[in-house]
Order: sequence, then structure tokens, then C-alpha cells
Amino acid sequence: MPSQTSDRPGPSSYAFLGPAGTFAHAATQALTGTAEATLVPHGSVTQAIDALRAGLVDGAVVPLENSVEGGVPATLDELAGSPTPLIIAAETFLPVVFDLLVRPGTTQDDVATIATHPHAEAQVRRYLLTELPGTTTALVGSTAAGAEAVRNGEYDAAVAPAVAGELYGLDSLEHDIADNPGAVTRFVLLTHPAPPPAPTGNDRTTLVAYLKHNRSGALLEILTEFSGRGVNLTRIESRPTKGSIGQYSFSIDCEGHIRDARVGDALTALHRLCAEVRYLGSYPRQDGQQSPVPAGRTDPEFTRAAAWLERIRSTGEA
Ligand SMILES: O=C(O)C(=O)C[C@]1(C(=O)O)C=C[C@@H](O)C=C1
Repeated sequence: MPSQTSDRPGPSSYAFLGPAGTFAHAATQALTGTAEATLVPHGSVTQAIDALRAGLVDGAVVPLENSVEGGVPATLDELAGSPTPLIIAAETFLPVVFDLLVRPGTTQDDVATIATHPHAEAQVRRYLLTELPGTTTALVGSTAAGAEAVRNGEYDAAVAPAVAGELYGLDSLEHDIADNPGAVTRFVLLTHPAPPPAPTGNDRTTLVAYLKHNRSGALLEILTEFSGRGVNLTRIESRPTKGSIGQYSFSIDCEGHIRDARVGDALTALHRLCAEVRYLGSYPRQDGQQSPVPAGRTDPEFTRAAAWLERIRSTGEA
């Protein structure tokens, strides 16, 4: 259970991409895991994050990346460019399995229009082309919003989680229709900046780096700061800064915690080299992978090396 992130009294409240029945809803339940928490649905990732910024909730759960479709631009851009800094307090990985949901009595031949979320459409595109040729797909705010719209008679079918079918009284024409079976989406719990939880020994740190100069080797330079300290990156992607064309920031996940010497050292090096480094949180890693610390890069080795340097500086002797 993540720590409460505001001084507001009473049970914690969390915004999520709604309505009820989205994958984001399941992720919010997994991340907040308490019957007392109030879960507040919002129509988009941006609105969920705005509710957090406005102090209406204690946290917001949003998708950050998907194993098939990659990063979620709305989330990455809100984190990179927002005037109110937010941080990631926790992550969870959710298997995403899509059903083709219809009103009871509808057959496959009756389906002319389909509603789903753009990320979901990208994961079932080939299935729709092959199994439902000639249909049109409307991109809506979420998978469950698509299911709700089918219930309301606006579309013939929705691509959504099975639970959305149960919630909106729909039948499943087919289960697990994804083009790439086994897809997973990573969701993160956002809060206002707070001291990071203590390192667990298996953590992840997220940041955004804005390069100082657009010149050859600038990206290599910052990558070298990580690799030289044995800090493995688990994700790096560029996003336009929204200024002039060709200007990009780099959204980065690395193994380790900001309190780990090797990570702290790499981040201070980036701070020297970059126009801006936005720290977005250190939190326990939840993908079942381990973050090994390479030899020569452990905290005690950093401490011994610093003491050695200090001895030389003060006494002239090693
Ligand atoms: O529409 C939903 O159910 C969501 O939770 C959003 C979302 C996404 O943004 O990627 C989450 C997981 C799936 O990959 C498809 C859609």
C-alpha cells in the first residue's frame, strides 16, 4: 500500500482512467489495494492527472508503457513538461487481454462499428482486419468507455476487458483477440513530490533529461554516465519538447534507487551535462526482474573510494 501523499484527512483517494472496468481501474485496485480508498474515474489520462494537480485526490494511476505499443504519450508528456512536478510512487504490471463485446443477441455478422481505446486498437488491428473486414473502428477515451457506449447503442461492439462486459451487460463474442498474446501494460501511481521510500535493493528510478546542445555525441555522453557506473537502463525514449521541430527530451527508466550511490552519482553527472534533469521518482521494481549491482559499483565501494580520495586530499597519502 503506497504511503498517503497529502495532509487531507480521511481515506486516500485516487484518480484513474475510467469508467469502471478499464485496465486502469484494475491497476488502481492493485496499486491501492484497500477497501477504504476512494477511486475516482476520469475521462482521460490528462483529466486524472489534473485532478491530482488540483489537490482533488491523493494520487492518480495512469498507464505508462505497453509491451506491444510502447510508451503512452499522454502520460510521458504530462510528466516531462508539466509546470507542477509529479513523481511516480509505485508501479504495477497488468496483463492485458481483450474481448470482443456485444449486446446480447448480436452476432459477428451484425457488427459494423467497433469502439475502443487507441492503444487497444493497435493491439488487435490485424484481428479486426481479418475477422471483421469492412467494419469501422471509433477511437474512444478508454476500453470500458467503448463497452459503455455499446450498451447505450452507439456502436455494435467494443474491444475491452472481459470485466467491462460483465459491468455493462455485454456478451463476449471472442476472448483474447490480441494480435500478440501475452501483452502487458505498466501502470504507475503518481503523487506530489515526496521523499522516496527507502531502497529495497530492487528499485527503479525514472527521469527526463533535456540535452544542453543538439550536437553529435550528446546522447552518447549521458548514456556513458549510466554505463560507466553500472546503471542499466530499462527504458529510454525520446519525446518532442513541443518547442521547435527536432528538439527532443529523453524519458529514461534505470535500475536502482536515487539513494544508491551509483544512481545518485550518475544523476549528478547528468545534472552537470544537461540543460535540465527532471527526477520522477524511485520506487520498488515490480516486473519480477532483478537489478544486480555490478562489481565495483556497490555503495560500500563508493564509500571506500570517497574516503580514499579524502585521505589523499587531506594528508597527501593514500
Ligand atoms: O482503456 C483502458 O482500459 C486503459 O486502461 C488504457 C490502456 C492504455 O492506455 O494503454 C491500458 C491498457 C491497454 O493497453 C489498453 C488501453
